[in-house]
Amino acid sequence: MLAELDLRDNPYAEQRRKGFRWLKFDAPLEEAYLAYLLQRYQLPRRIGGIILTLVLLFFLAQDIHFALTHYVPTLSGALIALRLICIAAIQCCAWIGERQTSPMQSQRWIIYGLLSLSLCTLASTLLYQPVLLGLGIPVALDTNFLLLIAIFFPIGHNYWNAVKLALLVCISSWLMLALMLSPEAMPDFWHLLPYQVTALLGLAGMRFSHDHATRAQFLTRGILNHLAGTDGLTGLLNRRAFELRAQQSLQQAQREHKGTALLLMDVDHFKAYNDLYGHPAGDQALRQIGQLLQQQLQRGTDLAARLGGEEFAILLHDCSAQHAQQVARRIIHEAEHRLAIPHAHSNTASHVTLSLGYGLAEPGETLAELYQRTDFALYRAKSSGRNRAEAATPGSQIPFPFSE
Ligand SMILES: Nc1nc2c(ncn2[C@@H]2O[C@H](COP(=O)(O)OP(=O)(O)OP(=O)(O)O)[C@@H](O)[C@H]2O)c(=O)[nH]1
Repeated sequence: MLAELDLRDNPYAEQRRKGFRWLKFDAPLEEAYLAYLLQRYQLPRRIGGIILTLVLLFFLAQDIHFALTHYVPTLSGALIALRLICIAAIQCCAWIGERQTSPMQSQRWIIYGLLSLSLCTLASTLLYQPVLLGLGIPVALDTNFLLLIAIFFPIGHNYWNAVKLALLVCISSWLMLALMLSPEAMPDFWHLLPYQVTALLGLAGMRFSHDHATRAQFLTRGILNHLAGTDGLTGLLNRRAFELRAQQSLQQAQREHKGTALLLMDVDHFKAYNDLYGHPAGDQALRQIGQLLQQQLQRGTDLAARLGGEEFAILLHDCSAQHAQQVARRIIHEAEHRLAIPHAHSNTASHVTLSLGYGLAEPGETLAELYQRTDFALYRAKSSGRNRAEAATPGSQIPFPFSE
């Protein structure tokens, strides 16, 4: 169903077409996916963090109880210190991670938090091992299971980082135990190892299928959002998406003291064109004009939209008055001479032409105010003969209902 719709220039559709067998998207989309994960799993991540802290506090209480009953000066002090360091490190990483603006950085702090948890757990397992052996308890590897669950828990970090960390934790703990265990304890160790490997593979597999499903869902959402904001005929933004994005772009430009230009265009004598050549030919002409406008965008932040019927708009970010004028004149020229769509019933020219109004935002001006001024310029272009571009002058407005 989605494949039948127009999905030109849609990175989500392109990625879906290419696939993501190794759970990796192309660079800009991967970053957007991480940001989505971090936002979507914010609540589970916080709950996971609280549970983890409670578990560590429980272990801390156990260590204090152990210290009170079988006080071993070096061991008890070291264990309690390790628990405290681990709780502090996790809280610290969570605090810094939450404050990062980039999803890549935020994700890094999740990994640092899990790494400190892994190191402290590994160190405490090693410290406990001689005591447990002394008490006749065989090799204890159960904390590794808990660690693996924490690492693979979907807390918004990249799958492959989770796999690397899990392998690092498992292999280093196995190696250390294999080196420090006495020969009598080795059979127990070999007996427990397959359980660990099975847990590692099982959790990695589950997380893989979860991540795969989340990625597929992310792409579908992206495609649907794109379609909701796209004009079906031309592939440009529709009015709603344009208003939303133009608003954000204007505010950003004003914060950065950069210029923003709005260009409004209307096809001349389009009713006569439809009447003469038919509606499908009219649609084709609108598509060609849409392409022409799209080609005028030089930066990723520039926007082109079909506002409705035969009305189009362009928003140029970080733009000077001179550049806006150049683009406006080029559009008028290219519409008539490059597209050169014959229009035998036009009173203006032998080909389809456009009328255009353009305006540069003034300091503190809202999008609605800029739109009104520019629309007045377009009105002047129409009333003074069509097939021309008129610049909006400051303060020139006609009453026009335009919602912000
Ligand atoms: N083919 C086609 N025509 C459309 C579409 N949307 C609106 N129109 C037509 O665009 C025409 C607009 O006509 P008018 O608003 O009278 O404007 P005009 O004939 O271009 O006259 P001026 O703007 O004054 O030059 C109408 O005939 C609409 O039917 C569309 O999606 N496809």
